[in-house]
Amino acid sequence: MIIGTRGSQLALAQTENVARLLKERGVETSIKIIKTNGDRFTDRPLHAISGGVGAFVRELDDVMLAGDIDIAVHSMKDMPTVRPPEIPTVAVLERDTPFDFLLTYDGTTLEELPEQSIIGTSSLRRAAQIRRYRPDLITQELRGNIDTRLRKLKEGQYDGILLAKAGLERMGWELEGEILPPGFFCPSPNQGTVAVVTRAGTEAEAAVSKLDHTESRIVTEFERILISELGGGCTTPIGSYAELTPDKKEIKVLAEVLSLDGREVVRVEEVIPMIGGIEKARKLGHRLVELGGKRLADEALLQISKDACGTDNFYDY
Ligand SMILES: NCc1[nH]cc(CCC(=O)O)c1CC(=O)O
Repeated sequence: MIIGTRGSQLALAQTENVARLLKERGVETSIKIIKTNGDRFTDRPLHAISGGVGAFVRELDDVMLAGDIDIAVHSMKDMPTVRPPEIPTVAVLERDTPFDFLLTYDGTTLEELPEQSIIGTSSLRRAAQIRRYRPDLITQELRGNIDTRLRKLKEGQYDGILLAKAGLERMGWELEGEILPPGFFCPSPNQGTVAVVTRAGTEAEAAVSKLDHTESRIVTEFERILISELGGGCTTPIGSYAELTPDKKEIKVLAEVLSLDGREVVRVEEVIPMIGGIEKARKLGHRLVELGGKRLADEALLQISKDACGTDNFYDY
């Protein structure tokens, strides 16, 4: 069976992990690198590439529908909500650390960073959350793959950078830094989780389904439900996070929408029983809209399209 992947270091690490998990279950695979348009035109802003957010995933879908690959591995947070019905998400892997991570040039913590320190991030959500927490810091766009971003920090272009902890874990890089707690830095929906897709009704589907991790599937589903009425997608500052309580009878959910400058925040937070939980999560998502979350997301979207660049949250993979 052939696993298709993008060629970035992180995408390859994620794919090699899936190949290993399948091999442990007696399934041999080979890896095929697909050069996507998204990878080809890294100098262009995201919206200039056909498909925008989700472009990388869609390109791999096309290759799969053409029959050239049997399995594809994605960072789940980059997958568009609407998926081709022929390509189900057969496995949601056990979640890695879902939180954001602050790496600073000299190990300084967020609390200790002097005023006017420059923080690099390509995520509008992270930028808004940092501005809310420390309005005295300066956020600057930071593009490039995870390796490029670390190089830019080392070169001293930034005092600190923000990224997903999971990306570093998957690369096997143990770096000193600070995990940002979800209460202040609510992560992107499905952050830290890898999903595996195949065509429906294939041998690959049967093999990959053994890798599905029920708890991770549940929490990622809740995170999507919470923000499903907002629109705007992952280019606007939206966070959503869910975790099961230790007895697994309840689920703690948290979602927020921010203005780009971080001054306005709309947020919902609740512990809901698993029984009837989906319906409750939908209602909570509706409340997020009523509280003004949709207005904030729409306003952010308008601002972004006025601004020719600095919109993408997508090359940082
Ligand atoms: N935005 C791009 C992206 N997609 C997935 C990851 C990291 C791994 C993950 O969250 O699954 C990243 C990089 C980042 O946000 O720092």
